[in-house]
Amino acid sequence: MIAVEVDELEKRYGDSVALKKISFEVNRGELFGLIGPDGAGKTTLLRILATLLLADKGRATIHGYDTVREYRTIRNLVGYMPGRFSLYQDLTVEENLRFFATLFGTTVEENYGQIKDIYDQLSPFKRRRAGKLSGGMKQKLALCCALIHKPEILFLDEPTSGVDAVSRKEFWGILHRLKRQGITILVSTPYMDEAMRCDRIVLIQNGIILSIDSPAEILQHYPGPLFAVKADDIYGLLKFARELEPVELSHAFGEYLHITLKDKRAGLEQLHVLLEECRFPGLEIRRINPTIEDCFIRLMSEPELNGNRNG
Ligand SMILES: Nc1ncnc2c1ncn2[C@@H]1O[C@H](COP(=O)(O)OP(=O)(O)OP(=O)(O)O)[C@@H](O)[C@H]1O
Repeated sequence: MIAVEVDELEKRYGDSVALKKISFEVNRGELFGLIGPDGAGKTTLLRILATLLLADKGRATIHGYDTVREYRTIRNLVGYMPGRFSLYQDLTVEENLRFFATLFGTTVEENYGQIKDIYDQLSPFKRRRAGKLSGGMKQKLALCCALIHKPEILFLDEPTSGVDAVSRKEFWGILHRLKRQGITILVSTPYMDEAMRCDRIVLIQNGIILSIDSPAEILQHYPGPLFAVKADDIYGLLKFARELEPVELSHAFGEYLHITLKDKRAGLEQLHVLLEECRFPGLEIRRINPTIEDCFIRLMSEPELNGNRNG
């Protein structure tokens, strides 16, 4: 059963194109990730699905309801947690929650079961103003507010941005528990490592979908061996590698370069021969498994790579 259907959605802001003919489906009960850097179009897409913004072209449905014509029905089905802190900073934790419950014509008491697990951690601070909470606590309160009317679908816009690593991990634990309760979750993130926690993901860049699949499938489709290379002069090495004809892609990844060769049969030995010519001190080369970030960078470079191949 389909929870969300997006069909050739397009959105512009003046001359700037935010979404270019985006199409995909999310199944009911799925934990689905929108993965892309800042400006990719994630917020625009989620706001259209949450019925808060109109697309220029195309259509979207939530449980079969049209986001334009049937927005009222959708608003009761959906819980939306915007990217920027959406709560009332001067209201307490408790007051924020009551306010959001009232908006949906319900009470905290009526739906307490829905948020109990998360709210238990917040209850010692229930009289604290939302503006005085830590990042992780604000995020949990915002999630409680998005859940208080018992939505069947959650749209979460970059819920882990600006949150420490421990709270991020804990937050993903909460999302998995909500998924087990049958809630469909559409979550956006610029953190590529979080992609691995989703059932399926779309990789999105400049309003275009680069790939849609499970993270495991996306990793599996990475073509050819990938190498991690390091040297004392990493920038010199990057410049050198990029000028080598047999090198297909070379990009900086932390203190390493990640390199692929045009010849997919070539292994470590061939790369050693190529790079050792320049005698970079501290040279280290090893074969590695690609991450989602490697897949993303590769997919982004594909038009250029195909151009080179054709040329
Ligand atoms: N109100 C607006 N007016 C003009 N341009 C906008 C507006 N909102 C978004 N954009 C532009 O549309 C594109 C997509 O933005 P969007 O906010 O949807 O991306 P995002 O992936 O959510 O990134 P971010 O994390 O930075 O919000 C960007 O180029 C952005 O600058």
